[in-house]
Amino acid sequence: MSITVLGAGAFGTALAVALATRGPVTLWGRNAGWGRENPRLPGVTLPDAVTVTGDLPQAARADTLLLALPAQKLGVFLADHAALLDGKTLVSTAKGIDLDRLTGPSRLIATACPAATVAVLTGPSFAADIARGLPTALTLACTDPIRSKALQQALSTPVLRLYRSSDVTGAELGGALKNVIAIAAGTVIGAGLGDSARAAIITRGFAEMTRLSARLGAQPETLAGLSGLGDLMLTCSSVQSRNFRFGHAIGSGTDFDASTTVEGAATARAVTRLAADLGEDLPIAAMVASLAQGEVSVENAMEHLMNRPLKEE
Ligand SMILES: NC(=O)C1=CN([C@@H]2O[C@H](COP(=O)(O)OP(=O)(O)OC[C@H]3O[C@@H](n4cnc5c(N)ncnc54)[C@H](OP(=O)(O)O)[C@@H]3O)[C@@H](O)[C@H]2O)C=CC1
Ligand SMILES: O=C(CO)COP(=O)(O)O
Repeated sequence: MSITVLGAGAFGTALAVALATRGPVTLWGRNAGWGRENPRLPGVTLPDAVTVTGDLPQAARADTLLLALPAQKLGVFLADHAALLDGKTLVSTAKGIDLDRLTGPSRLIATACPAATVAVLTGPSFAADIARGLPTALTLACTDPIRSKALQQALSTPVLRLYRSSDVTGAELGGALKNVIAIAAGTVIGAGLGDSARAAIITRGFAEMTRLSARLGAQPETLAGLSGLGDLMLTCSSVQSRNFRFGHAIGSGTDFDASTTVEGAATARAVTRLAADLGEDLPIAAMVASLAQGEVSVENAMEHLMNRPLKEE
């Protein structure tokens, strides 16, 4: 299997470094002139087995392409390059829901590239940890069982352990929705509301994740796995998370670099629209959408959450 990573951000670079322990990997970036250390993943020198290129037609010759682009950028990228990508095995690592099309990466890919085999690679994993070779477990979701096994073998390393799933919808929704809840958790901690409040947000957030995912066709057990609960725990508890830090900045009223990739902000808005279409009540996601757009103060948002009608758990 020949492998190219498309998207030379922090995660694409980390995956290339990890997979280079198994053999040659191509890493494509639209800006690829930074040498052997990517400023998006500082402190990591690329091994010789990684070839960095800005030549997309050449990079896309591999049979397996890992798409490591932010969710809100994926749709346009696929539309622009569908002819190069169709027919390949396309593995998405994006953790978000497209705000314009209200769909996850797998359907974006299948729509743009109908002859492609679609897979999703997701789960609890910070780019810096993967690049350092720290032990990590991920979910590889694909509906084609033969391709799924082949991908699992090809993308696993002694420190990167992949579990297979056929529930692509559940796997990608877990990764997208946990980012929304991580913003809420960061907000609570940034506002000084305490660890008990964070535990409440995580738990009630997980209830929102499972409710919406079930309505969209996911299996509940997928949400309880690495791609859902596992990634929720990681992202809500670590300052390594950009989503958590974004929420923390909202909660503490401090500045945040607007160029940082924060998938949960747009995804919260997408979720709110999806929930309205489905008649689902997702108060934490709605709060995050409002907070991220500066439509409500942290104090009012929390007061609103706490004063909702009392109900069964
Ligand atoms: N970082 C992490 O720890 C993890 C990230 N992920 C997920 O991976 C995805 C990518 O995140 P990450 O790598 O961290 O993000 P980064 O912000 O580090 O990088 C994003 C990359 O996407 C590139 N890009 C943006 N738009 C386009 C486009 N239209 N065409 C080509 N390239 C484009 C950027 O290029 P340029 O540099 O030129 O701007 C940049 O290299 C996200 O969905 C994220 O949730 C998943 C697991 C862990
Ligand atoms: O998805 C991630 C960890 O699994 C990375 O989270 P952030 O995008 O919040 O940094």
